[in-house]
Amino acid sequence: MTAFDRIRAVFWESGRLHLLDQRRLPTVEHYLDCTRWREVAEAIRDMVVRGAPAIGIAAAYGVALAARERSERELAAAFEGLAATRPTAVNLGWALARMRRAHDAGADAGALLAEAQRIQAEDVAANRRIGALGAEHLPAGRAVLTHCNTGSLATGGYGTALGVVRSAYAAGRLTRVYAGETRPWLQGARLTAWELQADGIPVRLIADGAAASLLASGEVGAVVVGADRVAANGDVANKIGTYALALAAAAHDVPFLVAAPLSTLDADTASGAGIPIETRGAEELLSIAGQAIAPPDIEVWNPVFDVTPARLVDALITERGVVARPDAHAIRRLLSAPAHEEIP
Ligand SMILES: CSC[C@@H](O)[C@@H](O)C(=O)COP(=O)(O)O
Repeated sequence: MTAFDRIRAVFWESGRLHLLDQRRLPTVEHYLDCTRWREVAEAIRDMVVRGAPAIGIAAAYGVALAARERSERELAAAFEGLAATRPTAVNLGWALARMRRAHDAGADAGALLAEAQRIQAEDVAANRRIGALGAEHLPAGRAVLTHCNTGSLATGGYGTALGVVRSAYAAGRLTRVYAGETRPWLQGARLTAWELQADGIPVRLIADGAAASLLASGEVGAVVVGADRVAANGDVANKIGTYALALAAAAHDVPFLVAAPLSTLDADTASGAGIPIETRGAEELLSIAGQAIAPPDIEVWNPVFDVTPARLVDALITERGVVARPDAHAIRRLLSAPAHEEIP
């Protein structure tokens, strides 16, 4: 059994939402059970569940939990409270808008639960397609560098950038994966290294500061990352440090690829300048696992996402096709294509 089959970050069972507590990985595999939407909102805010698609899916289940309370006022509070948990990943607003449309069309608690389950199943299917399409775009017989965690833990299952990695490795196209540790929350070290190791995919962990030297070495054939929001002009918001990787990749002629489902595309935000960038607490920089690593009273700036300009993106891999050098025209075309049509 692969890790993809085994890892379930978000799932519904016996009338409860189960969330794998990602704050405790890789040392402890512990699930939080949610029966109220407020618990789900807290779990998203506190990073029990994280990763753009997984946040959207968890929020959709949160709405389904709220609907069980049979109070329109509570449901309205749930829509508002869940939307306010984290600002950058557009999948959150996308999933909530879909749940609202279902509710407005008359869905009861059971039908809203079914809608949340559909959102999750569709995300897994999109990831599988992204993986298959993206694998063909990786130069064969080389390593890839990735950032943050974009795997089963960050999605409905399988993964976006890690979906590409999984598919490419299965097809024999990949020598190994370099995972940047992803300071300060260490998604690369704690989550990506764990997921890939569990799948038997060769993975080497690097400090974020080692990335430029690695790209200069010539071993890496492509950088593959996910996204929290792709603006209408192709600018990409993703985990802090992504922009630096894109700059270093361009300097060394290494293709920089972004893998994301259509639910991550935001036609309503013209460019990266309009994407809200979350900043988190100083404690994330001041300590690791409870151990102080800086003077406690030092001033801190902790933006947890950055924006990579579209001109640095060599390809955007979606379930509807792979777009080279994405721009406003290409994004419009992707979003307006009929669902079944694939962009060549
Ligand atoms: C498929 S996940 C894509 C992104 O959400 C991922 O790269 C990322 O930046 C996650 O950030 P996080 O702060 O861990 O939620």
